[in-house]
Amino acid sequence: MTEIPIPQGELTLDPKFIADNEARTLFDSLEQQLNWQQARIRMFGQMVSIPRLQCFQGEPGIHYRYSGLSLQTEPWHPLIHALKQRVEAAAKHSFNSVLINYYRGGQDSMGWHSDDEPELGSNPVIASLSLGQSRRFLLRHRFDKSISQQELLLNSGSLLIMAGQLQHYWHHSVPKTSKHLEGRINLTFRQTFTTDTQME
Ligand SMILES: O=C(O)CCC(=O)C(=O)O
Ligand SMILES: [Fe+2]
Repeated sequence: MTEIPIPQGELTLDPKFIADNEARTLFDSLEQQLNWQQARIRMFGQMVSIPRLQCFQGEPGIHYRYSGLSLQTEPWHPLIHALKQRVEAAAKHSFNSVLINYYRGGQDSMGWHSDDEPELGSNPVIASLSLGQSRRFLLRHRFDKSISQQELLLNSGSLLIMAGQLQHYWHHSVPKTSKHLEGRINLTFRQTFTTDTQME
């Protein structure tokens, strides 16, 4: 694990959390076996399909809402559950859910956002595991334009941990590219508090 110094946030990266050959096998199994959905969200008053496929797994009864979309957990796939335990040991943090994104090629992407939904709590620890095609991961400060944009290349098998105040102060994205790219699966493990547990 190496710490990536960034003002007002914590970022740590283990570029070789999972070995290449295991990462490739995992990619192939998950690509074939997960229940991929292309969600539709409301944007500027219109319903649009998001440019990637998704799947949300975790303990039962967890909801995750963003952009008018409400995702309900599906049960853990055994491979995902095993990964969760390894990621928990590395992050020294426990997770009850995972948002899984499948970028089929260079045209699939994730726009600028921060993972700051109330159900994630105030300084969430989010562990992001990447499999398959390397993609650029950009970070841009939300308020101070004099702080330069940060860029990481997330390779297959890498584990990036976002923590501290990062989601308050930074947006992140996975940009599109016109280059021909292979598929990439990214898993962001999260501790999601449903409305019920938040009130406890
Ligand atoms: O695919 C990635 O590396 C980022 C995913 C992400 O930001 C998210 O799931 O919130
Ligand atoms: Fe995110």
